[in-house]
Amino acid sequence: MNSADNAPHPAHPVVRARGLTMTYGDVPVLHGVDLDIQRGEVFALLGPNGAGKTTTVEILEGFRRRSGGEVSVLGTDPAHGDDTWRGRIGLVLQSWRDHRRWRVAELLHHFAAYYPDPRDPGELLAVVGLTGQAGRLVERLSGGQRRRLDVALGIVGRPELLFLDEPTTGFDPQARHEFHLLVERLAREEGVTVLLTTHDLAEAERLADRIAMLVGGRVRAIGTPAELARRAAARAEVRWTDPDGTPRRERTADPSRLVWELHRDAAGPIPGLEVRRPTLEDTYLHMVHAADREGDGHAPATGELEHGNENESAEVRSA
Ligand SMILES: Nc1ncnc2c1ncn2[C@@H]1O[C@H](COP(=O)(O)OP(=O)(O)OP(=O)(O)O)[C@@H](O)[C@H]1O
Repeated sequence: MNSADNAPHPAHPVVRARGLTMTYGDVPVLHGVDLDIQRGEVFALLGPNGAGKTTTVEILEGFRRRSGGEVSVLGTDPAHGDDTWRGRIGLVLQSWRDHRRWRVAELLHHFAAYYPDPRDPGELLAVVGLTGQAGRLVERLSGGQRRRLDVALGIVGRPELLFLDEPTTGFDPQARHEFHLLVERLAREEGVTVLLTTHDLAEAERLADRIAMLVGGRVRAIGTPAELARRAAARAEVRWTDPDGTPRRERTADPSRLVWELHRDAAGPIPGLEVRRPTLEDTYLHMVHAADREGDGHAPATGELEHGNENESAEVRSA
């Protein structure tokens, strides 16, 4: 089969997993993961240490054999991906591939030669902000500059699908911002599909069209950042300070009404008044804590989590 035969139909997901399981020795770490990632989508896999993110991504990349389930990436089972299939995928891995004695531009030209239609290495250096380091030895780059070079190497072959495993670790805020613009451009203008793993909730919220929260080898929630933020804590939190100086806070589904009542009762300005909408971090922490309690036999069922659990987030008016 040539690559055209393997090309995903627009209606077919670029990545599809059904009932994906993985066991290391006799220790199960993935318990039936289902994923669909569409063409041009930026998809983030979030989860605490040891959740199974890297294992999932390595299976999708074809680096690791799964124990069970069905997986299709760009129309091919990654366990049987050939060189043509691999050429359509870009990888930015957590671990630095060792090319310390190469110069930056040389290394990029070297990698470009492996692909039929590579990006121009000079332009790519400009895109990742390494033009000034083109002649420098890789071993003389800073950590963040090496990471930028990793990104350049990941996209030099114009991949259709780009795997980014914790890509901005070690980036300063400016480099992170530029990297986010680059990922957005790749997805929006070139239709590149991106699967990103990150511990940075702000990064996931900023970049991802959809997020899957993987906890303990299970997808606990999946949706847009806004959907997920609403899911675990559908109620807003209103904070204010009482006339005697006591800080107060209340969770409510109707913050506007509560604020109106407070104003009515106070007949004047409310000191310290703040309305806080639930954030992605609220959802994330909720999922992780629920999974921890599940270990103790106290957690709600997964379906309950996926549809939100009002009781978990409801708080009574506290003094
Ligand atoms: N090669 C391996 N052999 C045995 N167990 C492994 C192996 N690789 C990972 N594990 C275990 O599988 C589980 C999932 O690990 P994985 O690296 O996929 O998690 P992760 O979500 O990527 O974590 P992190 O955020 O720390 O990178 C962990 O309990 C880990 O100890």
